[in-house]
Amino acid sequence: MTSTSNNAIVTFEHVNKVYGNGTIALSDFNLEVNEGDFVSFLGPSGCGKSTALRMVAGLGEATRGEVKVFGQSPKQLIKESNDIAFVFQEANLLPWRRVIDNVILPLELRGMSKRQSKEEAIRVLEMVGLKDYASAYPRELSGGMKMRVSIARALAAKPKLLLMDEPFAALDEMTRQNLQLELLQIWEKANTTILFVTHNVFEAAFLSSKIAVMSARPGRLSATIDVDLPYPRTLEMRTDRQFANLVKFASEKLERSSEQKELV
Ligand SMILES: Nc1ncnc2c1ncn2[C@@H]1O[C@H](COP(=O)(O)OP(=O)(O)OP(=O)(O)O)[C@@H](O)[C@H]1O
Repeated sequence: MTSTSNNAIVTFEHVNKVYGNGTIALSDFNLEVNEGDFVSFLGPSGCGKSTALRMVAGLGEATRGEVKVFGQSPKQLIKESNDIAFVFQEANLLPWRRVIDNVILPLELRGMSKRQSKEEAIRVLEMVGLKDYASAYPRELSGGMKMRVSIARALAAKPKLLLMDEPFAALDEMTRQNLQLELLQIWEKANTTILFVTHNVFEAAFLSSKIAVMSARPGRLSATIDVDLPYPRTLEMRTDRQFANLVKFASEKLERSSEQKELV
Protein backbone atom coordinates (compact mmCIF):
# COMPACT_ATOMS: atom_id res chain seq x y z
CA MET A 1 0.00 0.00 0.00
CA THR A 2 1.34 3.40 -0.97
CA SER A 3 1.09 6.11 1.67
CA THR A 4 -0.32 9.40 0.41
CA SER A 5 0.48 12.83 1.77
CA ASN A 6 -2.30 14.80 3.44
CA ASN A 7 -2.83 17.35 0.71
CA ALA A 8 -2.50 15.01 -2.28
CA ILE A 9 -5.54 15.69 -4.44
CA VAL A 10 -4.65 13.35 -7.31
CA THR A 11 -3.08 9.96 -6.76
CA PHE A 12 -2.05 7.28 -9.21
CA GLU A 13 -1.38 4.02 -7.38
CA HIS A 14 0.25 1.23 -9.38
CA VAL A 15 -1.80 2.16 -12.42
CA ASN A 16 -1.72 -0.08 -15.48
CA LYS A 17 -3.63 0.69 -18.62
CA VAL A 18 -3.97 -1.83 -21.39
CA TYR A 19 -6.15 -0.82 -24.33
CA GLY A 20 -8.49 -3.28 -26.02
CA ASN A 21 -6.02 -3.83 -28.86
CA GLY A 22 -3.36 -4.97 -26.37
CA THR A 23 -1.36 -1.70 -26.28
CA ILE A 24 0.15 -1.26 -22.82
CA ALA A 25 -0.04 2.50 -22.34
CA LEU A 26 0.85 2.71 -18.64
CA SER A 27 2.65 0.25 -16.42
CA ASP A 28 2.86 0.56 -12.64
CA PHE A 29 2.46 4.33 -12.84
CA ASN A 30 2.60 6.08 -9.46
CA LEU A 31 2.25 9.79 -8.78
CA GLU A 32 0.86 12.22 -6.22
CA VAL A 33 -0.22 15.74 -7.08
CA ASN A 34 -0.62 18.18 -4.21
CA GLU A 35 -3.10 21.00 -3.95
CA GLY A 36 -1.86 24.15 -5.68
CA ASP A 37 0.78 22.30 -7.72
CA PHE A 38 1.49 22.93 -11.38
CA VAL A 39 2.55 19.49 -12.53
CA SER A 40 3.69 18.69 -16.05
CA PHE A 41 3.70 15.22 -17.52
CA LEU A 42 6.80 15.24 -19.68
CA GLY A 43 7.60 12.31 -21.93
CA PRO A 44 8.17 11.12 -25.47
CA SER A 45 5.32 10.79 -27.94
CA GLY A 46 3.08 7.82 -27.20
CA CYS A 47 4.32 7.26 -23.63
CA GLY A 48 0.84 7.52 -22.14
CA LYS A 49 0.67 11.17 -21.03
CA SER A 50 -2.81 11.76 -22.46
CA THR A 51 -3.96 8.39 -21.20
CA ALA A 52 -2.94 9.35 -17.66
CA LEU A 53 -4.57 12.79 -17.91
CA ARG A 54 -7.79 11.42 -19.36
CA MET A 55 -8.08 8.97 -16.48
CA VAL A 56 -8.02 11.89 -14.03
CA ALA A 57 -11.02 13.28 -15.92
CA GLY A 58 -12.84 9.96 -15.68
CA LEU A 59 -12.30 9.27 -19.39
CA GLY A 60 -11.11 5.69 -19.32
CA GLU A 61 -10.40 3.48 -16.34
CA ALA A 62 -7.27 1.78 -15.07
CA THR A 63 -6.90 -1.85 -16.04
CA ARG A 64 -5.17 -2.39 -12.69
CA GLY A 65 -4.37 -0.03 -9.85
CA GLU A 66 -6.28 3.09 -8.91
CA VAL A 67 -6.60 6.74 -9.81
CA LYS A 68 -8.22 8.95 -7.18
CA VAL A 69 -9.12 12.61 -7.31
CA PHE A 70 -10.02 14.29 -4.03
CA GLY A 71 -10.13 10.77 -2.62
CA GLN A 72 -12.86 9.70 -5.05
CA SER A 73 -13.12 7.82 -8.31
CA PRO A 74 -12.87 10.41 -11.12
CA LYS A 75 -15.88 8.93 -12.94
CA GLN A 76 -18.04 9.54 -9.87
CA LEU A 77 -16.58 12.97 -9.19
CA ILE A 78 -17.11 14.27 -12.72
CA LYS A 79 -20.81 13.33 -12.47
CA GLU A 80 -21.31 15.03 -9.13
CA SER A 81 -19.22 18.18 -9.23
CA ASN A 82 -17.58 20.87 -11.34
CA ASP A 83 -14.24 20.36 -9.66
CA ILE A 84 -12.45 19.16 -12.81
CA ALA A 85 -12.12 21.00 -16.12
CA PHE A 86 -10.29 19.94 -19.29
CA VAL A 87 -8.54 22.01 -21.98
CA PHE A 88 -7.53 20.17 -25.15
CA GLN A 89 -5.03 20.95 -27.90
CA GLU A 90 -7.85 22.32 -30.06
CA ALA A 91 -9.94 25.17 -28.67
CA ASN A 92 -13.15 23.40 -29.79
CA LEU A 93 -15.34 26.52 -29.84
CA LEU A 94 -18.80 26.48 -31.39
CA PRO A 95 -18.44 28.74 -34.45
CA TRP A 96 -22.05 29.91 -34.44
CA ARG A 97 -21.92 31.14 -30.84
CA ARG A 98 -20.30 34.38 -29.77
CA VAL A 99 -17.30 34.22 -27.43
CA ILE A 100 -19.41 34.92 -24.35
CA ASP A 101 -22.00 32.33 -25.35
CA ASN A 102 -19.27 29.71 -25.79
CA VAL A 103 -18.10 30.42 -22.25
CA ILE A 104 -21.64 30.48 -20.86
CA LEU A 105 -22.72 27.21 -22.48
CA PRO A 106 -21.33 24.74 -19.91
CA LEU A 107 -22.65 26.92 -17.07
CA GLU A 108 -26.12 26.95 -18.56
CA LEU A 109 -25.99 23.23 -19.10
CA ARG A 110 -25.32 22.91 -15.39
CA GLY A 111 -28.44 24.90 -14.63
CA MET A 112 -26.90 28.23 -13.66
CA SER A 113 -29.21 31.20 -14.20
CA LYS A 114 -28.65 33.38 -17.28
CA ARG A 115 -27.70 36.41 -15.22
CA GLN A 116 -25.21 34.56 -13.03
CA SER A 117 -23.63 32.66 -15.91
CA LYS A 118 -23.15 35.92 -17.80
CA GLU A 119 -21.44 37.46 -14.78
CA GLU A 120 -19.18 34.44 -14.45
CA ALA A 121 -18.35 34.48 -18.16
CA ILE A 122 -17.37 38.14 -18.02
CA ARG A 123 -15.22 37.49 -14.94
CA VAL A 124 -13.20 34.76 -16.67
CA LEU A 125 -12.99 36.60 -20.00
CA GLU A 126 -11.48 39.49 -18.09
CA MET A 127 -9.05 37.08 -16.48
CA VAL A 128 -7.77 35.95 -19.89
CA GLY A 129 -7.78 39.51 -21.27
CA LEU A 130 -10.66 39.03 -23.71
CA LYS A 131 -13.51 40.98 -22.15
CA ASP A 132 -13.58 43.30 -25.16
CA TYR A 133 -14.11 40.34 -27.48
CA ALA A 134 -17.13 38.95 -25.64
CA SER A 135 -19.43 39.65 -28.61
CA ALA A 136 -17.03 38.46 -31.30
CA TYR A 137 -17.43 35.17 -33.15
CA PRO A 138 -14.63 32.57 -33.00
CA ARG A 139 -13.78 33.19 -36.68
CA GLU A 140 -12.76 36.74 -35.75
CA LEU A 141 -10.11 35.51 -33.28
CA SER A 142 -6.51 34.37 -33.72
CA GLY A 143 -5.44 30.87 -32.69
CA GLY A 144 -4.02 32.17 -29.40
CA MET A 145 -7.22 34.09 -28.62
CA LYS A 146 -9.32 31.02 -29.31
CA MET A 147 -7.19 29.07 -26.86
CA ARG A 148 -7.68 31.81 -24.25
CA VAL A 149 -11.46 31.49 -24.71
CA SER A 150 -11.12 27.76 -24.25
CA ILE A 151 -9.18 28.34 -21.01
CA ALA A 152 -11.78 30.89 -19.87
CA ARG A 153 -14.57 28.39 -20.55
CA ALA A 154 -12.74 25.79 -18.46
CA LEU A 155 -12.24 28.26 -15.61
CA ALA A 156 -15.82 29.52 -15.58
CA ALA A 157 -17.04 26.80 -13.22
CA LYS A 158 -14.15 27.57 -10.82
CA PRO A 159 -12.62 24.10 -11.08
CA LYS A 160 -10.26 22.99 -8.34
CA LEU A 161 -8.31 21.00 -10.89
CA LEU A 162 -7.52 22.08 -14.45
CA LEU A 163 -6.32 19.41 -16.88
CA MET A 164 -4.50 20.64 -19.99
CA ASP A 165 -3.43 18.34 -22.83
CA GLU A 166 -0.77 20.10 -24.95
CA PRO A 167 -2.93 23.25 -25.14
CA PHE A 168 -0.26 25.33 -26.89
CA ALA A 169 1.12 22.73 -29.27
CA ALA A 170 -0.61 24.13 -32.34
CA LEU A 171 0.48 27.73 -31.74
CA ASP A 172 3.47 29.68 -33.04
CA GLU A 173 6.39 30.20 -30.66
CA MET A 174 5.64 33.84 -29.75
CA THR A 175 1.99 33.14 -28.99
CA ARG A 176 2.98 30.06 -27.04
CA GLN A 177 5.38 32.05 -24.86
CA ASN A 178 2.81 34.77 -24.18
CA LEU A 179 0.16 32.25 -23.29
CA GLN A 180 2.55 30.43 -20.97
CA LEU A 181 3.02 33.67 -19.04
CA GLU A 182 -0.70 34.34 -19.01
CA LEU A 183 -1.46 30.83 -17.86
CA LEU A 184 0.85 31.26 -14.88
CA GLN A 185 -0.91 34.50 -13.94
CA ILE A 186 -4.29 32.81 -14.29
CA TRP A 187 -3.12 29.87 -12.20
CA GLU A 188 -2.17 32.22 -9.39
CA LYS A 189 -5.39 34.24 -9.61
CA ALA A 190 -7.70 31.27 -9.99
CA ASN A 191 -6.07 29.43 -7.10
CA THR A 192 -6.29 26.09 -8.85
CA THR A 193 -4.14 23.00 -9.39
CA ILE A 194 -2.96 22.27 -12.92
CA LEU A 195 -1.97 19.03 -14.59
CA PHE A 196 -0.34 19.83 -17.92
CA VAL A 197 0.78 17.46 -20.68
CA THR A 198 3.73 18.38 -22.87
CA HIS A 199 6.67 16.83 -24.66
CA ASN A 200 8.50 20.15 -24.61
CA VAL A 201 11.21 20.32 -21.94
CA PHE A 202 11.40 24.14 -22.01
CA GLU A 203 7.66 24.45 -21.54
CA ALA A 204 7.63 21.98 -18.65
CA ALA A 205 10.56 23.73 -16.96
CA PHE A 206 9.12 27.21 -17.39
CA LEU A 207 5.63 26.46 -16.13
CA SER A 208 5.84 23.75 -13.54
CA SER A 209 6.36 23.50 -9.83
CA LYS A 210 6.94 19.81 -10.41
CA ILE A 211 7.77 17.77 -13.52
CA ALA A 212 6.75 14.13 -13.80
CA VAL A 213 9.16 12.61 -16.31
CA MET A 214 7.74 9.54 -18.02
CA SER A 215 9.56 6.73 -19.77
CA ALA A 216 8.79 5.65 -23.31
CA ARG A 217 5.78 3.34 -23.64
CA PRO A 218 4.65 1.66 -21.52
CA GLY A 219 4.69 4.86 -19.49
CA ARG A 220 6.13 4.73 -16.02
CA LEU A 221 7.12 7.56 -13.79
CA SER A 222 10.87 7.64 -14.24
CA ALA A 223 11.60 10.79 -12.20
CA THR A 224 9.92 13.69 -10.47
CA ILE A 225 11.71 17.00 -10.52
CA ASP A 226 10.82 19.70 -8.01
CA VAL A 227 11.37 22.94 -9.87
CA ASP A 228 12.91 25.50 -7.54
CA LEU A 229 12.63 28.51 -9.84
CA PRO A 230 10.64 31.19 -7.99
CA TYR A 231 7.22 32.46 -9.10
CA PRO A 232 6.24 34.75 -10.73
CA ARG A 233 8.26 33.47 -13.66
CA THR A 234 9.44 35.93 -16.29
CA LEU A 235 10.62 35.55 -19.88
CA GLU A 236 14.06 36.80 -18.76
CA MET A 237 14.39 33.71 -16.56
CA ARG A 238 14.65 31.61 -19.71
CA THR A 239 18.12 32.95 -20.29
CA ASP A 240 19.29 32.39 -16.69
CA ARG A 241 21.88 29.77 -15.89
CA GLN A 242 19.50 28.22 -13.34
CA PHE A 243 16.90 27.67 -16.07
CA ALA A 244 19.50 26.25 -18.46
CA ASN A 245 20.66 23.82 -15.76
CA LEU A 246 17.10 22.75 -15.08
CA VAL A 247 16.40 22.12 -18.77
CA LYS A 248 19.64 20.13 -19.04
CA PHE A 249 18.74 18.08 -15.97
CA ALA A 250 15.22 17.33 -17.22
CA SER A 251 16.51 16.49 -20.72
CA GLU A 252 19.02 14.05 -19.26
CA LYS A 253 16.32 12.37 -17.18
CA LEU A 254 14.17 12.11 -20.29
CA GLU A 255 16.99 10.60 -22.34
CA ARG A 256 17.91 8.20 -19.58
CA SER A 257 14.33 7.00 -19.23
CA SER A 258 14.19 6.29 -22.98
CA GLU A 259 17.48 4.37 -22.81
CA GLN A 260 16.20 2.32 -19.87
CA LYS A 261 13.21 1.32 -21.97
CA GLU A 262 15.49 0.15 -24.79
CA LEU A 263 17.44 -2.05 -22.36
CA VAL A 264 14.29 -3.78 -21.11
N1 LIG B 1 -8.14 4.38 -27.57
C1 LIG B 1 -6.97 3.77 -27.78
N2 LIG B 1 -6.94 2.49 -28.23
C2 LIG B 1 -5.76 1.86 -28.43
N3 LIG B 1 -4.56 2.41 -28.19
C3 LIG B 1 -4.54 3.67 -27.75
C4 LIG B 1 -5.73 4.42 -27.52
N4 LIG B 1 -5.39 5.65 -27.07
C5 LIG B 1 -4.05 5.67 -27.03
N5 LIG B 1 -3.53 4.50 -27.43
C6 LIG B 1 -2.12 4.12 -27.49
O1 LIG B 1 -1.59 4.21 -26.17
C7 LIG B 1 -0.29 4.74 -26.19
C8 LIG B 1 -0.24 6.01 -25.35
O2 LIG B 1 -1.03 7.00 -26.00
P1 LIG B 1 -1.19 8.48 -25.40
O3 LIG B 1 -2.03 9.25 -26.34
O4 LIG B 1 -1.63 8.38 -23.98
O5 LIG B 1 0.32 8.98 -25.42
P2 LIG B 1 0.94 10.45 -25.34
O6 LIG B 1 2.16 10.34 -24.50
O7 LIG B 1 -0.10 11.40 -24.88
O8 LIG B 1 1.33 10.70 -26.85
P3 LIG B 1 1.52 12.10 -27.67
O9 LIG B 1 2.56 12.90 -26.97
O10 LIG B 1 1.98 11.62 -29.03
O11 LIG B 1 0.17 12.76 -27.71
C9 LIG B 1 0.06 4.99 -27.67
O12 LIG B 1 0.78 3.87 -28.14
C10 LIG B 1 -1.30 5.05 -28.34
O13 LIG B 1 -1.23 4.60 -29.68
